[in-house]
Amino acid sequence: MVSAQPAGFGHDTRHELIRFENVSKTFELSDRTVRAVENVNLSVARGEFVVLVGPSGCGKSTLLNMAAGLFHPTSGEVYYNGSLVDGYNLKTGYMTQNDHLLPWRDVVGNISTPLEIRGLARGTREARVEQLIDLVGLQGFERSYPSQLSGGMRKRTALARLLAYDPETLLLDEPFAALDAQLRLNMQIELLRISRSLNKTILFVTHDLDEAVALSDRSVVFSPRPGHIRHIADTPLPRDRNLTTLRHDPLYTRMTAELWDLIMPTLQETRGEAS
Ligand SMILES: Nc1ncnc2c1ncn2[C@@H]1O[C@H](COP(=O)(O)OP(=O)(O)OP(=O)(O)O)[C@@H](O)[C@H]1O
Repeated sequence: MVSAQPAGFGHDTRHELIRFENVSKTFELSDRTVRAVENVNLSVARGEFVVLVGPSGCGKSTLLNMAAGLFHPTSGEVYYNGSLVDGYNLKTGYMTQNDHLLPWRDVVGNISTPLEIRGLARGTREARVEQLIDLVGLQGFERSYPSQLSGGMRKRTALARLLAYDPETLLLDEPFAALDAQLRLNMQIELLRISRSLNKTILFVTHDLDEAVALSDRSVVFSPRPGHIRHIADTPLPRDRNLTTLRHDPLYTRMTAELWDLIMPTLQETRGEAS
């Protein structure tokens, strides 16, 4: 049974790393005002994998942008490790659906870009890039250019480049949405393995409820815009989980179905809004 909790910080906040406190965000456009999110209270623990789901336009990316310090709340506050986020949050790394690889640089060149920007010595850089290539399983493709890579390999390269910054927290906005089912599963397996081995904290946006259940410790379900938290659901699966056999696990199928039941009304409301 999904333990669906009402809006609130959602869990024990002792190991809290990120805190959204009464966060609302409004965009003033020339012809209208868009209320993106409203009164969001959410606490994310260090090392936790939290997935944000909800109808299109409910403000999920806006929340990631606020955690990264790229946008600031119109009211309320975002805290990171106890400090107010009021500039770029350099403890976070952001990856979107578009991998933004540099087409003129090969895999090594792309992954080493952040290390060059940081001014690391060549030897240190090369050793670090080699480690990252091993970590994401790109051995043998070091000298390939983005146009010569499969979609999955491009994602691996982008993930390795993100990890080169060594961010404490990964903000991942539908990173695997463009991949076919098999590649997506492979990337999910890699991401879980990497996030556990490096103890990363992850805020992950997806529209795919199977993906939400497979990856998350908790899933946060948002209402239609202005997005506010409808439910926070704990994933009743062990953290050490086998994604290839998960589909046969009754806990997984039940949680996916229950998440559907939580999100269906929000999709109907969005359809109502559109008609
Ligand atoms: N920089 C911006 N300027 C103006 N409006 C914005 C900006 N960023 C987001 N919005 C608006 O805020 C609302 C929430 O957008 P956001 O991208 O956060 O939603 P989302 O839940 O991530 O959507 P999707 O699932 O479709 O990616 C939308 O109406 C969007 O048009």
